[in-house]
Amino acid sequence: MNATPCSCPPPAATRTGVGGVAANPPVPRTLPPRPDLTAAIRPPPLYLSRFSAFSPLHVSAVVTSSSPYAHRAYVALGANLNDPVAQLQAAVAALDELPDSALVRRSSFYRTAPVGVRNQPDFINGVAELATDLDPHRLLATLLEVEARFGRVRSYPNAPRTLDLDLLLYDQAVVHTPDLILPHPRLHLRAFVLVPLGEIAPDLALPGRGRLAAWLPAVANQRIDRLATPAP
Ligand SMILES: Nc1nc2c(c(=O)[nH]1)N=C(CO)CN2
Repeated sequence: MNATPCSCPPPAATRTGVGGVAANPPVPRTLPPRPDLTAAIRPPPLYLSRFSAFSPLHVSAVVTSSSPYAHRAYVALGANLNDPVAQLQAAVAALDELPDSALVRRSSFYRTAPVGVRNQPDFINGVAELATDLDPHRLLATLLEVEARFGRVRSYPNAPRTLDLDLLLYDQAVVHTPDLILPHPRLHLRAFVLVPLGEIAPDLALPGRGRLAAWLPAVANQRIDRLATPAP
């Protein structure tokens, strides 16, 4: 059979750059998500135009976030004592007051079946996204101070509580220290974390564990109901 003339480009593996320059080295296919960046493809700026034969299109990334704080952290909120909805509303307000930090968004609140020790009241859960300049350990210490202000008494593991604040993620950091593990070691196993987190960050990648959305089917048997309660 005769080969049909084709004006299409050669396959990627053999393609060369414009002007016969060898192809660029392969670009990694996946990069950590940066919700504060948007990418645009446009003609190169003037200062790059002398390279335009090599780079006919210019990819630029623009910081769109208005937050002055450099890092993104996700915090889980939970309570099942003393009017838990009011506890969570007050806790969200407290997170908005943290030093060197700003509350970026928070999820709906959810009524959830207790996981672990089952013989206790349902929990109210939610997740907040913070922009922060606190390092992960300082942020954790600050969250523990807020818990203490809300009267949390650590009686036994998984005991009912007025307020629980768990640091889930800090950028894409992986941390293993005696007092802090990131990402939170059980976040991918708990509907009461995954569902609200997925609500505010549906495309989130969990360091070392792939896309958040991929973990949702495995927790579909855990009872969780979104509340209509308006958040503060
Ligand atoms: N539904 C639900 N279950 C829990 C929760 C929680 O916040 N929600 N927190 C726990 C200890 O961190 C243990 N079990």
